[in-house]
Amino acid sequence: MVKNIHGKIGSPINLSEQIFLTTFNVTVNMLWGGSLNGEESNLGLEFKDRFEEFLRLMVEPNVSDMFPVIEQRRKLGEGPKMADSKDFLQQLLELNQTGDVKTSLSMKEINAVLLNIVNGATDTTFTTMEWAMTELLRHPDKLRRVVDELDAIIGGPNIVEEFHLPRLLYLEAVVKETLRIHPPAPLLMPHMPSETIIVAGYTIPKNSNIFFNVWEIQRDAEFWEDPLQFEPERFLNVIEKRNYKGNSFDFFPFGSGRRICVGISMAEKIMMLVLATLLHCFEWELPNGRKPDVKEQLRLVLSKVEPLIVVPIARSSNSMQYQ
Ligand code: HEM
Repeated sequence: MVKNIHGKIGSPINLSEQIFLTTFNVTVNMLWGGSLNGEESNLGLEFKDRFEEFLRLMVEPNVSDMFPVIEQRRKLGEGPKMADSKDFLQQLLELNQTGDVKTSLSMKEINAVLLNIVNGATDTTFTTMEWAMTELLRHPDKLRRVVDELDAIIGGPNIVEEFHLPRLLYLEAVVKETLRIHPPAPLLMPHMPSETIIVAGYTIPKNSNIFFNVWEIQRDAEFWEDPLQFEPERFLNVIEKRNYKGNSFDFFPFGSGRRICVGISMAEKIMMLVLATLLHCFEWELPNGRKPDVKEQLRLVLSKVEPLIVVPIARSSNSMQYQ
């Protein structure tokens, strides 16, 4: 990502696409290894377009059509077993061949699981980073505070590494504030009680569809002072109380309880690493000095209507930092 952006210093780039490709690569790398670079990266963007189209048409896609690796691996699995490197895809394919009705998975189910994870992991994480960059570019004082923190903790010529992340407290507050104002899943996922229950005096009939409007709750003036203001400082002294565990019902962008998001720690790390890298390596200028807008649209996730177009400027004269 850094090398790619560095090649375009001084010209407007679509930062949304760059962040999307990075998130997409991390996700598919976790599932079956490999990532898309250079011209291949168009496949990632094509996946994004196709998935958006799928949401519009609600037809059944076959992920194998987009990722031939799934079919290739399945065929490989029919021959001798792959001894080393069992990644997530390999584990699923082995479940396809157990022959045990209770534990085996059909290829259709494997495709569905992979599509769910690629999309659930990529879109949410990418959208949050796009919103965080948008809010920081709209609030230069907050942006300066993040950059000062990065300079103090990482240091000019160094690259951002995972061990730096727990010390980037202001950046963590920025990510939380972004998830408060722009939760990617504003209604979480629908839940359904298996029995009729009474909650706070309200009867919830068995099998009803329940949505939690976390978008509204996280903007409620009863819990938040100046709720529409982007104010990361509000998280600084309450980092433990306002965490992602879903035990505080004024802030739960990842859900709560048994079905809480399983990807929290991965999402947290990717978002912190990518944002820290983008802001440590580059300064960002707005074409024509125009502030990015905050118009939202709800598809599967709550995303920006307009992509984020910005001009990168190198912060370091050490070209090794961009390799
Ligand atoms: C900013 C990033 C993310 C946000 C805001 C987010 C949010 C959510 C939410 C709201 C739910 C439903 C929880 C509920 O209704 O109780 C969920 C479920 C889920 N998420 Fe995430 N997610 C993110 C990133 C990820 C990542 C990176 C992965 C993959 C590694 C992932 C995998 C999943 C899965 C598999 C479920 C279903 C869990 C279940 O039903 O038991 N998510 N997520």
